[in-house]
Amino acid sequence: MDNWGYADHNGPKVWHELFPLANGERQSPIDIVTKAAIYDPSLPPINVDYDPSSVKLIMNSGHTFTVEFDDGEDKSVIRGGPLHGSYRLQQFHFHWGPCDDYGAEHKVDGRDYPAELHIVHWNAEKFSSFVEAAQNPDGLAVLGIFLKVRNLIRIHLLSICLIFLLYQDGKQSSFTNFDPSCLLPDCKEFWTYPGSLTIPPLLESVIWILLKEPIAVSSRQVWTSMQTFHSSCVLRGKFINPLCLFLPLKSCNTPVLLFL
Ligand SMILES: CC#CCOc1ccc(CNS(N)(=O)=O)cc1
Ligand SMILES: [Zn+2]
Repeated sequence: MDNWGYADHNGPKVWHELFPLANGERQSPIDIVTKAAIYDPSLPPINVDYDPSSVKLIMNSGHTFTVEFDDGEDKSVIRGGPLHGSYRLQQFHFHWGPCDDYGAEHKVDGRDYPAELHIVHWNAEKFSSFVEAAQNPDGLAVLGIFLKVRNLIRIHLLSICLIFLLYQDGKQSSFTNFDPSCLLPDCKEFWTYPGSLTIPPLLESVIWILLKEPIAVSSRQVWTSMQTFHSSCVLRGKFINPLCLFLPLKSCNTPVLLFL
């Protein structure tokens, strides 16, 4: 059944009715209590090695937009930190809310971030597919990055893809030459814990690696990376007017005006 959502009738509070794992032992997301975190000096740094040519498409998955990668070979992988061996990049997606006061899935010391990027990988050294890996406690590794808004400019990629969802009545669009490591902060310090997918089927197969430093972008970075994104994402022949990408920062109690 795939009509789960985030409304009162089909949201996280009732997911347990159809997905009993919602009441499992290692469910995500969690609130990271920083004072309870234990430093482990034996953990090596996180190392991502992504091949920009492995990106395939951007799609509207119904609950978010997802950028998918060719995971038929070890073209783009993550290693290090709590991981044993390399995990293969499969996709990335974002979680965001109706405004800039909340929207991320994990919290830090009770603090909400407006959005969260998830870069999803699977253990291709031990398993033969993402679906098989997702059935095992060490099958998946998700790199989580918190997003914060700076000044009056919301993170550009959310705006571009939100507009993509509005324009694209189909389900996907071709997408080439994109390296998601450009979305990572300079500091790769992290928290890690064994958890689950944060959406149904809620499988308890994720090694979470959450970067401590959130990302935010200046308007200069927006324009630079927007040109890269624009050149690789044509929406049915429509190019988005760059000016409409800047969504005014709003608190939750005022409507957001989208200039298309
Ligand atoms: C097995 C399965 C399945 C359905 O596909 C996905 C793929 C990725 C994810 C990752 N979700 S999250 N928010 O935990 O990174 C969830 C479901
Ligand atoms: Zn996610």
